[in-house]
Amino acid sequence: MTARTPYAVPVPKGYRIGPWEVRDPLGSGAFATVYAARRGDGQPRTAALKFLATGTRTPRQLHHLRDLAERETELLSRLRAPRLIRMYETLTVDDPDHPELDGATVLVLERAEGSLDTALELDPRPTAGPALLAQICEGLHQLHHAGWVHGDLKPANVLLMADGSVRLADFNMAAELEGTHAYAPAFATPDYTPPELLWPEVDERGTRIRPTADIWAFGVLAHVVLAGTFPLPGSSTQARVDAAMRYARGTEELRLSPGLPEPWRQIVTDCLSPTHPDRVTHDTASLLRRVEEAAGASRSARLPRLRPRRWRRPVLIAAITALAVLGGSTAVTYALRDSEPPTNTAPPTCEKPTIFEDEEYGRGYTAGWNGTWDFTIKQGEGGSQVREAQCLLRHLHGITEVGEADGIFGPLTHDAVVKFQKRAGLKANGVVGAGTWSALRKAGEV
Ligand SMILES: Nc1ncnc2c1ncn2[C@@H]1O[C@H](COP(=O)(O)OP(=O)(O)OP(=O)(O)O)[C@@H](O)[C@H]1O
Repeated sequence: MTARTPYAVPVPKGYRIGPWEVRDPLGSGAFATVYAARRGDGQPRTAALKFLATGTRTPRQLHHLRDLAERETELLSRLRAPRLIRMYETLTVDDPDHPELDGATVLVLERAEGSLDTALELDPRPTAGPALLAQICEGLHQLHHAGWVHGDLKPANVLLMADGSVRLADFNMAAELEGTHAYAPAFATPDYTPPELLWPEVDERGTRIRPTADIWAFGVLAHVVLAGTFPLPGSSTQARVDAAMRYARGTEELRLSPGLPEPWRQIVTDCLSPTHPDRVTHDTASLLRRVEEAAGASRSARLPRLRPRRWRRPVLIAAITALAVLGGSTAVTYALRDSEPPTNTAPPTCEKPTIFEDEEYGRGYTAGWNGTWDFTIKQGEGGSQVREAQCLLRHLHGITEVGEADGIFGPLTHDAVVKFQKRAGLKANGVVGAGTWSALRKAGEV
């Protein structure tokens, strides 16, 4: 008899798949288990391997699990956006000696330090809630803008990276819009489910969901992050679901926690409008503007890199700390420090990029907005990677034509990138990929 494990897909440590070697589990959901992994071919690169359950029990289960796996791989292979977890490749286990794993789909993902649900259990709770919410909203906007609905937004599906930035993850309930709505297997988590989907109309293609379902979930999540409680009353999920139904019928009022800070009360109230037609005016574009303003526009996406080589390897707390720094508490970074002093204590700014040590790429400049060395960005995109590139162009390389570091990759940024690429002897196509990032970060004495 096999021992029961808390993992949906148990995989032994040291298991090899493609060039990857499985290390410790990072987390598990209902349908998958995610493991740390390193390349077994001597390359230093690390990743997170998400093993999706194979569902060998019944044909119906098999069909359902395949559908979930296809949704996630489809979205991740088609969408690349700064606030969505990045997928490097997919693999299939070919191992008849391990029948429980044979045929499993494995997603090779960029590795996060942890997820928001774990962070929310910390005591004291992270002070960087508003900055987190601004990034989560940015991720949601990137998703909706690309024509997808997440369908399962909740703290466990918000990942925190080592540099403190946020990525949305777990897209097995995601659905691509067909006009005004999409078809999802179900809206997964009752506490984050809008009233209209608690008893939805389901046809042979699944549940009809709209982007406003994610807006509701964002409202719940904002309340949980900022006030520490669910917005609807009840000590059990069922009680809160009943309260949501009464609220939608108009027999119960929404009473937000007094602990919810003032600028957020209206935002949460709007996200929690009881019906889809009430909620539809609050799309992610308008929501993002309001959330960034409430979070403090200049700070919302400001993410100092926390990985100078001589520091103790940060775990989840580092990601939280990075965000706490955004809230103004720079002293807290010292809690992470080894006995040795860090190479650089001054936090980087847009105007004054500083040198940091990246585990994989070595020394390079950062302006504190984003730590990527290879995330491709081009005209039409936005986010913290764009801001990082703009700051480096303007303040490290003196290309003032880039304009303000506003995080929007418009024609000015494009032309500034082309100018930089020509100067650096690179292919001058205006696209910032690995080569351009490296040249942007490796300036002067680095
Ligand atoms: N790229 C990653 N890096 C580090 N940890 C991760 C990563 N992806 C997921 N995890 C961890 O694994 C957990 C489970 O992952 P995920 O939510 O994708 O699984 P799931 O089975 O699809 O979940 P659900 O039950 O919500 O459908 C996450 O909550 C998170 O803690």
